[in-house]
Amino acid sequence: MLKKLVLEDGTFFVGNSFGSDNDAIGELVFHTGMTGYQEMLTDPSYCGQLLLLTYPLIGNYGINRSDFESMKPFARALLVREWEPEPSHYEKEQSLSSFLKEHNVVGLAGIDTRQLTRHLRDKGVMKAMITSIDRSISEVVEELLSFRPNKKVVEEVSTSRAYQAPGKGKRVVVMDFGMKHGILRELVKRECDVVVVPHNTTAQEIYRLNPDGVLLSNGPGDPKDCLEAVGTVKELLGNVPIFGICLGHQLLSLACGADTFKLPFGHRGANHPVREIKTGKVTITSQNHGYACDKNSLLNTDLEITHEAVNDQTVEGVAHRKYPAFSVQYHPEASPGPLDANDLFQQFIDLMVHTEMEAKNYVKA
Ligand SMILES: NC(=O)CC[C@H](N)C(=O)O
Repeated sequence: MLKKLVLEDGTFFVGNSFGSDNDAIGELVFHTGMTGYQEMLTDPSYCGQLLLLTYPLIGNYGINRSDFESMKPFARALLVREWEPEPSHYEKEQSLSSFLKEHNVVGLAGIDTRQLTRHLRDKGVMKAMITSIDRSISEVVEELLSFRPNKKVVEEVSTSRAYQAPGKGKRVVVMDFGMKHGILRELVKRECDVVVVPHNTTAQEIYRLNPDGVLLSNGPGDPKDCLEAVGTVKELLGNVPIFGICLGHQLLSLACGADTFKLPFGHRGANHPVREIKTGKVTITSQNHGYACDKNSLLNTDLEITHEAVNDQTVEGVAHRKYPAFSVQYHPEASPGPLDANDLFQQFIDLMVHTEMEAKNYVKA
């Protein structure tokens, strides 16, 4: 079925729908990875967004059992140049279009994804709608201008009750703001005793779980919409080792008095180079974020910049000068993407061990 994509600034494209035939409205963002569409679709950080992929052929290995990053897709729509109706892979369970249909996610193919991406790079990400070709542009633009994305999106994606993935190693409490399963897999691989808790769990409730460390997960939306969580991180800081990933990094930054801002078109891809300030070493990272921590605002805080983006010099990692807490804007769990930064999970474990040893020495002295 022919469908129209209309952007907030009146630009429009006509394409063919696949997946659900419904309309879809949300922020239109682009991802430059060549593979990993299943992980992207099921990453809760995309909740409510329309996801445009720059790689020209999508869906050729279908949907499998192992590449889920949560139980269902969260992106509202997937926009591609071409999709593959007959996928081929030994793990394939279903095609991309039947997966999208089953979960009511809109697919749009046949549009000039290159032109659209360049437009977003020039003008910045904006709201967009996939709708009937019969609707007038001005009417859709009006609807887009009055559309307000859900500010409580973290509440929508977080677990409603705590659950455990038992292990014989360090006890890690994960605050779930829209956690990707890849984070859980990395902790379990390192034998951590993991308890995943809802986004609004208080510091007191977390202490009752006897954590050796707290991991602040990735998640959707503007970090400034999560002020309750920022308050909790403030309370936890200095009492327990903290590791933040993506939204978790932004929440740690806000809790330490820094500011965040919206990037013009975000970082979403599987090959973003990040430089470690101390060593100059560059790692290729997986990224998916629209906001970033403001460099200047860090000057009056106890955070130091540990990593920066090679492409635009924005902040990619911070560490606390006094307390055991650090965070990164990118995704060490990859899923999808390169595993160059995977060692950060070991650094978190080392930090928990070190903090425990210091506490014992302190008690002895
Ligand atoms: N993947 C994430 O955690 C994204 C964080 C935040 N929602 C942003 O877009 O910047």
